[in-house]
Amino acid sequence: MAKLISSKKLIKMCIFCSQEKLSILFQDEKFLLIKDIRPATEHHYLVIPKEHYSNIKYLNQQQIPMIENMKQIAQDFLQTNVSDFDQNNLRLGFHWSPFNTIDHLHLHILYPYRQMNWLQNLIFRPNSYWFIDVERHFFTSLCLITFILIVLILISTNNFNLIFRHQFIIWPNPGLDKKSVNETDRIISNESQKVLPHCIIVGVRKCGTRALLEFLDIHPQITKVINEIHFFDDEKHYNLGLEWYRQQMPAIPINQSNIVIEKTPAYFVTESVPERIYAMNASIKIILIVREPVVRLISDYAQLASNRMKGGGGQRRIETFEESVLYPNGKVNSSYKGIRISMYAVYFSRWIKLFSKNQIHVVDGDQFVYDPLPELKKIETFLGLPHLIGHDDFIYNVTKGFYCIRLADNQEKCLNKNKGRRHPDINPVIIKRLRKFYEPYNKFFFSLVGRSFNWPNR
Ligand SMILES: Nc1ncnc2c1ncn2[C@@H]1O[C@H](COP(=O)(O)OS(=O)(=O)O)[C@@H](OP(=O)(O)O)[C@H]1O
Repeated sequence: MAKLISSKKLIKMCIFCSQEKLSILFQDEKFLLIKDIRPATEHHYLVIPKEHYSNIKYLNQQQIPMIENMKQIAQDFLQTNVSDFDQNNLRLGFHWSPFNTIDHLHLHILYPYRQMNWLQNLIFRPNSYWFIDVERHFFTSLCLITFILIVLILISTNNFNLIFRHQFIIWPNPGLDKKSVNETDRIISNESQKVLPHCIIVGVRKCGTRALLEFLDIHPQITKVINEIHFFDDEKHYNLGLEWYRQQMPAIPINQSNIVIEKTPAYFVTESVPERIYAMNASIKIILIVREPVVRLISDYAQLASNRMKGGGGQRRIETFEESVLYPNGKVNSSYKGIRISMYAVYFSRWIKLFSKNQIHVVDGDQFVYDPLPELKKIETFLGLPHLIGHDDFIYNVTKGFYCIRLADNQEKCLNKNKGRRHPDINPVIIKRLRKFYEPYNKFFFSLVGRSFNWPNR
């Protein structure tokens, strides 16, 4: 007779439960994140719940929020640790029992999946017959039964086990196969739903939009949209319709009044966007974060230069800051995009034509770097939320020169390497010229916002 092993003993034998010999890259109260011991691509990690769940096959509707949490941890980890993270190169999935090597639930993170060879691609192949779209179908029992039947048939076929040792359930990348969605998909389980955002951080690029979103997400009643969706500024996305946009939103609990916040800094400067957002929801809340225009400009330049260097820069030499922002005659080049984006008044006037001033909250991005809490408290008030973000939620990282989020066990979560880049040293004469150039635009902006900022004129 086969020897019966008690479930307690099984858990003791489970290396994910014991956590021995695991080199943990991230953990919170409920989950661990480790590197896969046989990486299929550069970033191949596993998100593992600390509580023992044998595998995805045995989960039910109650575990949807847990799966959503695991997905979010994966996204957050990559956002934080991979510079220029590209959502479209991410694949997430689970082994389907009996093809799992360790019988403790673990979500595979594969990034960039386009780096995988043909065999790995075959093993982790999405949209194959073993594909299950978790968000829309996985938890319907009908689909489960169908899937189990398919798996059973496949097991009985030759060499299946050898070729497909890993069976995957893949989440689709945003933007794919989501053209038409029924209203019935709004409620994705008894407990969670996807809704259009209540608030959008519209910009300004390089003024701290990511840090602002991450810090706001600390609030238990705020849910961030992890990626920049570029719905209103990108025709390709906009043509997919509002239902597509809603599908890009995170699932939130049905019975709680969570505020969903999206951020896409390109919205601020794209002409068609204010009208489009207004058409979606005329009473939506808008957040804008601004920094001293020259600081923003330098940050913008540093990013462009770094991207060009990474891309090899082609045959062309990368223009210096001075060459980019000034004409050879020394005049400010106001057709340079970086220069234009810092002319906040030009763009802001489009927004206030449609939205009332009490719908738009402007954050002082320089103050926010220096001390984020007071700016966050103002936003809590603006959103009508209780003040639940506090000093203890942050740790100042001296090396980075920025505040980071304090996690459980006093660990910190800072933004990734592409935030807080070294800025080039700029000739003070050029800085002075630029500040003078921006002076009238700043004054105009202050008059539109109804407050001034501590930005030097020279
Ligand atoms: N806490 C914290 N950690 C790291 N970085 C912080 C933080 N608060 C503000 N900032 C500033 O945010 C700048 C990047 O702005 P964005 O996130 O808006 O950039 S982007 O437009 O999304 O690319 C980034 O600009 P650079 O310093 O030029 O990289 C930072 O100055």
